[in-house]
Amino acid sequence: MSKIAVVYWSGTGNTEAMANLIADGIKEAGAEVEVATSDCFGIDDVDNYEKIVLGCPSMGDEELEDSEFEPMYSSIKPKLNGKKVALFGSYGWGECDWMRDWESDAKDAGAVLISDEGLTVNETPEGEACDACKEYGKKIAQA
Ligand SMILES: Cc1cc2nc3c(=O)[nH]c(=O)nc-3n(C[C@H](O)[C@H](O)[C@H](O)COP(=O)(O)O)c2cc1C
Repeated sequence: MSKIAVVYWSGTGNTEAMANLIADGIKEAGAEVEVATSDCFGIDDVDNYEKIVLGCPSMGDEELEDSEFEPMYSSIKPKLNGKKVALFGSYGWGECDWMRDWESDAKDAGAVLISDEGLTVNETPEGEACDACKEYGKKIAQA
C-alpha cells in the first residue's frame, strides 16, 4: 500500500493530538504514514504520497490559520486535483463553518475527499473523540 501524509498546523496541541491519533489508526490498518507540520511540507512533496490528510483548527473568524497553514494549502492546491484527500481539525465555540468551507474549496480544487465531511473535534480529543480519530485513520487507510 502506498504512503499517506498527515500534514497539520496546531497552535495549542489539539489538532496535533488529532493528527497523531489519525496516524495511529492508519498504522493499525497496516498502511505507511508520515506525519509533518505544515511548515515542513510543500508542493514538491505531494507526489510522494498516494493520499494527503490535512489538519488545521478553526482560526480567525471560521478560517484556516493564515500565516503558515493557508499559504501551504494554497501552494499545494494545484496538485490536489484527482488526489485522495482527507480533512480534519479542532474547533472551539463555532459551528464548524470553517470545515464546511474547506470541504467545498478542496472539492473545487478537484480533490477526491475520502470523507465528504472532514473530522472535527471540539478542543482536545478525549474518550469517544479519540476513537473517532483512530477510526478516521482506518477509513483513510482503506479508501
Ligand atoms: C485566534 C483564534 C481564533 C479562533 N477562532 C475560532 C473560530 O472562529 N471558531 C471556533 O470554533 N474556534 C476558534 N478558535 C478556537 C480553536 O479553534 C480551538 O481552541 C482549537 O482547539 C485550537 O486547536 P489547536 O490546539 O490545534 O491550535 C480560535 C482560537 C484562536 C486562538
